[in-house]
Amino acid sequence: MASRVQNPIQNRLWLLSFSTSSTSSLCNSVSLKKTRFTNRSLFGKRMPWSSSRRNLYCTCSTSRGSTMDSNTSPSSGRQNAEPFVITTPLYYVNAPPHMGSAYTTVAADAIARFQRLLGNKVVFITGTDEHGEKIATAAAACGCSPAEHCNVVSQAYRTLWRDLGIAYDKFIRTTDHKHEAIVKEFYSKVLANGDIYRADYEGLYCVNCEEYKEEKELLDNNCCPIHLKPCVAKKEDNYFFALSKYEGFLGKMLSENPEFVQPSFRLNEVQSWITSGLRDFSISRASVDWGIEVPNDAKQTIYVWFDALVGYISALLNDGEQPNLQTAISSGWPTSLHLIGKDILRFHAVYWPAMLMSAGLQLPKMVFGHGFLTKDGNKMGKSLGNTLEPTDLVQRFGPDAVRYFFLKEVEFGSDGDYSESRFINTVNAHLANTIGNLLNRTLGLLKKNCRSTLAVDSAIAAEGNTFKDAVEMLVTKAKTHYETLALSSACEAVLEIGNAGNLYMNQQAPWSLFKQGGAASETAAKELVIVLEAMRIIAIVLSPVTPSLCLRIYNQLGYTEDQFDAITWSDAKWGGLKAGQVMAQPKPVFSRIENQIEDGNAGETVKAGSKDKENINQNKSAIEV
Ligand SMILES: Nc1ncnc2c1ncn2[C@@H]1O[C@H](COP(=O)(O)OP(=O)(O)OP(=O)(O)O)[C@@H](O)[C@H]1O
Ligand SMILES: [Zn+2]
Repeated sequence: MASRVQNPIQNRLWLLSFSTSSTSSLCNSVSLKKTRFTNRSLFGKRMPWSSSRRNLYCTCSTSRGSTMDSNTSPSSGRQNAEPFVITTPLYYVNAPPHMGSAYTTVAADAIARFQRLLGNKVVFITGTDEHGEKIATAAAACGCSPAEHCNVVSQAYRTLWRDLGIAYDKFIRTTDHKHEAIVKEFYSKVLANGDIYRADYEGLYCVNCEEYKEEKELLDNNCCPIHLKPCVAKKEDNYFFALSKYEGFLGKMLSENPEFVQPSFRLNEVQSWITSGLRDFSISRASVDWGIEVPNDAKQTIYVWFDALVGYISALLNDGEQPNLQTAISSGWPTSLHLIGKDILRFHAVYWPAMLMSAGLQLPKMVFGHGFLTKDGNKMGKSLGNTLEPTDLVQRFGPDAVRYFFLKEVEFGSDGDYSESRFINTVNAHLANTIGNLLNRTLGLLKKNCRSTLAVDSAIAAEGNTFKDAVEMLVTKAKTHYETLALSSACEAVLEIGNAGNLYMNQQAPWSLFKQGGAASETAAKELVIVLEAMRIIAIVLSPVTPSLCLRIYNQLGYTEDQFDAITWSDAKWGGLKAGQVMAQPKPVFSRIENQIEDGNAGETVKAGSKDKENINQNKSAIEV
């Protein structure tokens, strides 16, 4: 399986759970209760989950008393224990991962890490989507069985996640037995709700999207606008899901809960799909063997999208638990955030909510569709084969550089083109220069003049200090940006701390104060503490984005890995460094990357903005002191 975004400053969230038929085993009536809660945070712990919310919920006793509903009932009292559940798409194993798949996962990891810093319980779900025609074809092409093919490619995803420092909690494979059981149960609920029927269908099909397309969506020669390949005419006798029945519910849900689709500029697109009329879609395939059998019809397999979306639920099962919906759902459904690319927005913002309504389950709280990494303006993707190899980038430049570049340089929600020279210029200017060098030269001065030991508490050193005020303001800014998923702006706020720190060093010039001796030396020692305290704060605030770099900074400041692992957002408050703390031997935390590519060479476009060049120049002068 496999979208785009603006700052989703979300003041209101509603949770919805639907059922529309008397045949559902979960509920048999719908009622609308309106309550509302407000908070400036999107998902943070400080959101008053227990306060009012708009809840379209079942009134039957079975469902009201069930675990499924206890999570969202305004009176359940469980709200504070609700985990923050974030998902990436379950990636399709027709080919190994590429930088696009890594992009979503790195962003999800940064958001999950930020939520953990806030002290929230997080369930971070990722995984692989392993059924369908494309997988069978890819396996046949390499002369192995579909299962063997899936094992190899799924493992490649896990290896890449390890190399990129992705700290996921659950990895679901749609070929897991537990998933199969959950899909069948889900299908049966939708069937029992009267939403599945059998019919012939004839239409234009994009094998790469695994989706029937309408002619009006297609380019010349019936080409898919994403995959740029012609769609094929296909006719099948299939089972259909009655999506059209949910048109009114979906439209109402979105108008009452517009924050469901993020970034907000994507909402119109989703609404126009709905207002232009939703067609029932086929949820089984007669011609595809590699899939989960339709209950009571061994001749058909369940459509890969119907199967894969349910993976977000089966992923919640803990090891050894009975694979049933009720158990899975009690471990964290509904998700707080489905993070996806804009290519699969329709599946997540239209099909999936309708399927959940039909099965009587609550809807996710938000779907965020980010932009595309592009190559020459086209979406980088497995099907087009124009991908960027993340393993190669990680091996050459390390995980921090890769994570930082894509989160800082591509505004979250918009498309972004990659260029190696821009990559190198950015990470050198920001990570090696602005942050790494500031730390290194401050520690060098401390070693030379203070035996690497802090002379005074950072809180005392910075009394009435305007640089400290600036740092505090930037930390607050960064927090707001993380909360609103403006990941690039969060990085920018951290970078501003680094820039302000370099400026402060240059203005205070502690190296000349040390030369003067006496009281001037004491002032110099105090200034070093101030800059190092800013570095400590950078290590915390940037840790969701560049965790291993931030650990190295923390180690340089004399802390252990355990101490780093125990940090929370509240540690970013000024005043952590105390008199007597001994720093480590100064060692660069981020090595400059030598630019092997000449500007304009090898088709590379140099896109280092003038701001980056300013940073380089500004910090160069600082280093030379
Ligand atoms: N170019 C890209 N930019 C950003 N994210 C991407 C990109 N390509 C894939 N993704 C992420 O992976 C998801 C798609 O997963 P999928 O496994 O279908 O890979 P794909 O490379 O897009 O495949 P295909 O090219 O066959 O459509 C997207 O929704 C998004 O989360
Ligand atoms: Zn397509």
